Amino acid sequence: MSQIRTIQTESNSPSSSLHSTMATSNGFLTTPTKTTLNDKNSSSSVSRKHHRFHQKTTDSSSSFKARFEAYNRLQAAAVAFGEKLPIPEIVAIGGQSDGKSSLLEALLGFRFNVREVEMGTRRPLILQMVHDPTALDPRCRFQEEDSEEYSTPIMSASAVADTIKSRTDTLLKKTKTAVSPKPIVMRAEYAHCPNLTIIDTPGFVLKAKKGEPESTPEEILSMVKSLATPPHRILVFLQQSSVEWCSSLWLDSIREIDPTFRRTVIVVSKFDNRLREFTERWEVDTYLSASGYLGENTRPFFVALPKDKSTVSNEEFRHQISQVDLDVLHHLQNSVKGGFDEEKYKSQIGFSCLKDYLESELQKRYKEAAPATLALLQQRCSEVTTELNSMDSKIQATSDVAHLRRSSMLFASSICNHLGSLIDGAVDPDPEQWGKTTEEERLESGIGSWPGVSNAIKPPNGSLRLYGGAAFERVMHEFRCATYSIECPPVSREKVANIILAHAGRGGGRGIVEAAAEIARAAARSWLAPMLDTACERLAFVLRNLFDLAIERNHHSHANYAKKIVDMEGYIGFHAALRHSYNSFIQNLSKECKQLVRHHLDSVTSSYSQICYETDPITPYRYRHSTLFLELSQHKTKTSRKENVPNKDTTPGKLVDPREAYKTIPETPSPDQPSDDNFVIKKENEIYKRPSRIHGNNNNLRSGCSYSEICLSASQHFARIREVLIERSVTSALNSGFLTPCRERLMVALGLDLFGVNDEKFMDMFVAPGAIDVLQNERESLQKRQKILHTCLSEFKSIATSL
Ligand SMILES: Nc1nc2c(ncn2[C@@H]2O[C@H](COP(=O)(O)OP(=O)(O)OP(=O)(O)O)[C@@H](O)[C@H]2O)c(=O)[nH]1
Repeated sequence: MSQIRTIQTESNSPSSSLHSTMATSNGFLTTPTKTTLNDKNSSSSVSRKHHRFHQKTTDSSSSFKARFEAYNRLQAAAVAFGEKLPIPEIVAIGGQSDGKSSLLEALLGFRFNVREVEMGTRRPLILQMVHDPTALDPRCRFQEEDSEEYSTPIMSASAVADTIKSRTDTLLKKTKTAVSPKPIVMRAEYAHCPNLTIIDTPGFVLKAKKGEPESTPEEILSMVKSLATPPHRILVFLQQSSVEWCSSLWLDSIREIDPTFRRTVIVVSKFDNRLREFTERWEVDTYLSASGYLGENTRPFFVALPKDKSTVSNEEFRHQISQVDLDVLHHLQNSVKGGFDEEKYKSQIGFSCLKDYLESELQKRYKEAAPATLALLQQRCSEVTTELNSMDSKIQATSDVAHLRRSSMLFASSICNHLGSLIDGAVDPDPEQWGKTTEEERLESGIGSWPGVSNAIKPPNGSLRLYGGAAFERVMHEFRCATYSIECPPVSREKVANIILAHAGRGGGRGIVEAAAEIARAAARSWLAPMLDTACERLAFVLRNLFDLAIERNHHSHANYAKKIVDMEGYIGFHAALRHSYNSFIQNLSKECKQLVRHHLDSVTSSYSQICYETDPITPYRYRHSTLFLELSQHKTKTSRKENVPNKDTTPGKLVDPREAYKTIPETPSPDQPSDDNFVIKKENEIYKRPSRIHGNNNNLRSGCSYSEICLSASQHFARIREVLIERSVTSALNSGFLTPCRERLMVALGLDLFGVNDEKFMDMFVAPGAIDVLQNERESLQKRQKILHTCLSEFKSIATSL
């Protein structure tokens, strides 16, 4: 059984056991900075008792050392690999200027915070002290601000102070605050320091300094509380000796964190400032007992440190520390009448007692924490092993062509299925997040408004976020609205005259009907062709967007249902190739569709086309479709209520009787009427037997073909061409040109692109430059982590056996 346990059985209260442990620790905690103070008093009964134990506990002390080193290594690993392990640590807490930083320096055995102007601690400083007998001069390294790496050692104390100051200044400037919870991490290796991790915190203040935000005191308080809350941390609470416990400003805050002071060590600092007030023994003893303010079992330490701030050597600094300890004791023993109750209080007086206590307390905590640490280590080890195995298979998979072909085909096929579902209508992923309004589609596609249409086209449901098949259908509708919103543009008198006269000149000209038809054809070609192109591009945009959604759906089903779906995560080259192939597929479809619908346009505007002379009524689009394309969005504004609602005024676009439309063209008497009206009319009647939609006008024409009548006729032809084009061919051509191939040809197209290549070319998708190196590096660092964790684990296993 270890010495600590033996002592503990002699004591009832945990706190007094800790103090006894501290007193006994001299025999086995041989930190080189130990003062000779306790050796000098080896005649005391406590020390004699310890001496008897000394032989017996040689083995225990070596196991303490082993435990210490095991934790030390674990701590290094935890810091280096960002492992969150509840390793026992010490947090120094207290009011401003109560001496926290000075205590840290004394523990470290050298002064590192020497500055001309005291700034006060503004960021927590995690000080990892590593006892290294080979480091005769202190080696201080700072952990880089946002990395696990440590800087090269800084040897000079002023450089250490400057680093702390500049890091503090830089961060506070950035955060524009007076304090920051982001710690500075400093690792100090030194032959004269113990193995200890201690966190220095900003001192509590009552009021913000001038120029600092008002909230600074609360910020410091809450930051320190959060640093002190983890139960594996020991709190060292400092309060100056000049302050009475009854008027302590911060004791209640400490009680909030640790109500029974179970893990709190109370330190009365600057004890030298109080000494002169004692003349009688009872005064000292009353003071040292803390007058019961801290409870029966909590007994503070009384510490004084050198106040001389002149630059001295590190050795001299340590000597001064020991000397102050001796002076304090000497004063209490000789300058106070009757001395003081040494049996009761001596073990609490002086820095060296505190230091020994902290070391032994930490040892004790290490020991207590060992089983939990061991369990955690076992868990972390097996986790890291699993990570390493999966990394190994990832690396192996990068060179296994057959495996890669199989999994990438499965992936591509899964993406195609998702694309199909999205086209057929799906609600996953969330349309509100992934869908787009018509306006967003227009803006993001960069295609802009419909060519030749000045009014904004607002299709039903334009404000809803749609994707896939629904968005496709909405664009189709928008396209129809756009085409119906244009009219046959007015044609100049010169143009009309040029056509009619040319026909007349050729002898047996084709008449005004043919002239009007030609004007309408030309107008349809020049106005509808760009709109058809735009429709194809807008539809292609809707389909191109589906790729990300399909990936998301695939990922989602992967995560949600834990199905064996291949994710191909990390294969950036393959993902890029798949996306490129899909985009090219859609691009080609768009190109093909453009050609196809252009062909339809050519056909309806051909001079061989009978369309202009057909009498079959074409059910206007608005009547055929208006009830099918439901308006589902909520209309709030007057304008939106009107958005292409299938009524007489607006739907679709502006479908009006061409004759009415024509009324908008100002009718002026034609000064350029063909001189031989009868010729034209006669010729027309003679040559053209075709039924004409403008027969009703023939009487007018007969009586005189005016410019306005030709325009009217052209406008009728234009409307006819447009309706035939949209209703009979383009709608179905776009549907079958885009959607059918997406359902039926996509997988084959992707397959040919990605897999119909030789192995060497195929593997190009999987050997992105540096990708394997990244995997290898990750593997190496995992291996390192595994090795260190395993070493820690076996160390802790052997420690466990000696507990
Ligand atoms: N007389 C005397 N002065 C001390 C003692 N310990 C520290 N001081 C002085 O008290 C002042 C404040 O000490 P620090 O260690 O900076 O106090 P702190 O708690 O770290 O201060 P903040 O970080 O600002 O909260 C310094 O000028 C020290 O030299 C001591 O034991 N006796």
